[in-house]
Amino acid sequence: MVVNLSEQHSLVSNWVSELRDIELQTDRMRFRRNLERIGEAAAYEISKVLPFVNREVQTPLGVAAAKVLEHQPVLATILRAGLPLHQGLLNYFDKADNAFISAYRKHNKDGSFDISLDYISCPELEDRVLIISDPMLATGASLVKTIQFLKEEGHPKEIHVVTAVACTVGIEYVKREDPTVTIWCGDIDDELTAKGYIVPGLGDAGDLAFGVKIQM
Ligand SMILES: O=P(O)(O)OC[C@H]1O[C@H](OP(=O)(O)OP(=O)(O)O)[C@H](O)[C@@H]1O
Ligand SMILES: O=c1cc[nH]c(=O)[nH]1
Ligand SMILES: [Mg+2]
Repeated sequence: MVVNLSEQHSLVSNWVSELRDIELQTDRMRFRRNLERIGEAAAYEISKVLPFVNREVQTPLGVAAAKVLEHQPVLATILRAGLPLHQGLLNYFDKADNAFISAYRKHNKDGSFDISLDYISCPELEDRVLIISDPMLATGASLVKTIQFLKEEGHPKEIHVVTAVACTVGIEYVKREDPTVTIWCGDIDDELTAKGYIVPGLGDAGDLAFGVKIQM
């Protein structure tokens, strides 16, 4: 299932439009904060489809019937652009366990690239809700490799993916890899450049959040 969070004219479309705006992009703090806000809104939306249990809460004046989240999810993110989006999810799922994955494009001489996974830190995943965040879902190669790796580490009960901008090609690739994944995106674009950048997209999310990196 794919949920486009901009479809309902929510504040998410406002924040995505700011992320895309070349003039506002000079303000790195706003760029990171907008990613974080999208993470927060996505956490709120995802919470609506997670199981809750009934509890009684003692207040100073009596006992209130309450519904509380049954289990905290595992929040996984792909370095480095995923960090602000991840922080937004963690602001709301504040007791979650966390996983960090570094995935990057390793370019071959013929212009093609493979995704290399280096640093990985992962909690127990067995039978847990897994939410993977990365602001850009372009070809889908980084995300599919990450999903494949995490599934080798354990068997999550369900997988959610949170992105700011997703390309239709990447969405289809993830759906082919695992049709049970739910993708929550800030917006969806249809085009990809030959180098795998989303058009109109927003540019390089990692560079815009943290500065241009030298090519390794
Ligand atoms: O769908 P794909 O074609 O795999 O592209 C998307 C990936 O590209 C970006 O990361 P990038 O490699 O630029 O690293 P960065 O976060 O360090 O900037 C983005 O954050 C995704 O991880
Ligand atoms: O458009 C894109 C594609 C991959 N990574 C980005 O940061 N932006
Ligand atoms: Mg980048």
